[in-house]
Amino acid sequence: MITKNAAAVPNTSLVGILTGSPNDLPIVGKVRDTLAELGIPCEIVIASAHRTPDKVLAYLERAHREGVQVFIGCAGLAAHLAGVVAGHTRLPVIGLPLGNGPLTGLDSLLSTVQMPPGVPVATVAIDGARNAAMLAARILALKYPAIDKALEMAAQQERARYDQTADEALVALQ
Ligand SMILES: Nc1c(C(=O)O)ncn1[C@@H]1O[C@H](COP(=O)(O)O)[C@@H](O)[C@H]1O
Repeated sequence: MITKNAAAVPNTSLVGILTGSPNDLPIVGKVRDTLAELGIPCEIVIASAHRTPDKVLAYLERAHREGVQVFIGCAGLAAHLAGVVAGHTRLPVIGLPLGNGPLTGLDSLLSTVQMPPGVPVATVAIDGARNAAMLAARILALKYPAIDKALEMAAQQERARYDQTADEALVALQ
């Protein structure tokens, strides 16, 4: 239920999505699509902790100033981007390891998830774009009832889709 004093979802970006390369966009675009589905404003910034560290820091400075509340760091190969972001903020950081390299993401999974104590990165599955967005939404839903409602509706739709697919599979078997 949305109460009178509930925080309204602002128009400005609540989620800052950083990704290490334009080549990551086919997967990273799905994070944005899921957030859009849930009515969550976000922005994508292409910046690399390895190649353009200054750009990462400049973006973080702006994002803090402009009210971003959750970061999602996406990268393949030696994926240090989410970890570097986590080292420069106290906001929640979600890591999305990408599977586009020759090791199909095991390298990026381990380098994203194995953070030293005190600097957490909540890491989702390799190429788990939808869950990265869903996790950001769950964090924001603690503050914004409209996002909580959108998550509830999305869960209902997903269940209905699942049931329908299951029914169709059983009919096709007969
Ligand atoms: N892992 C990182 C970082 C970083 O961690 O800062 N910056 C770029 N990359 C990754 O390198 C891969 C290859 O990049 P290119 O395709 O541009 O050569 C990409 O998946 C990118 O996320």
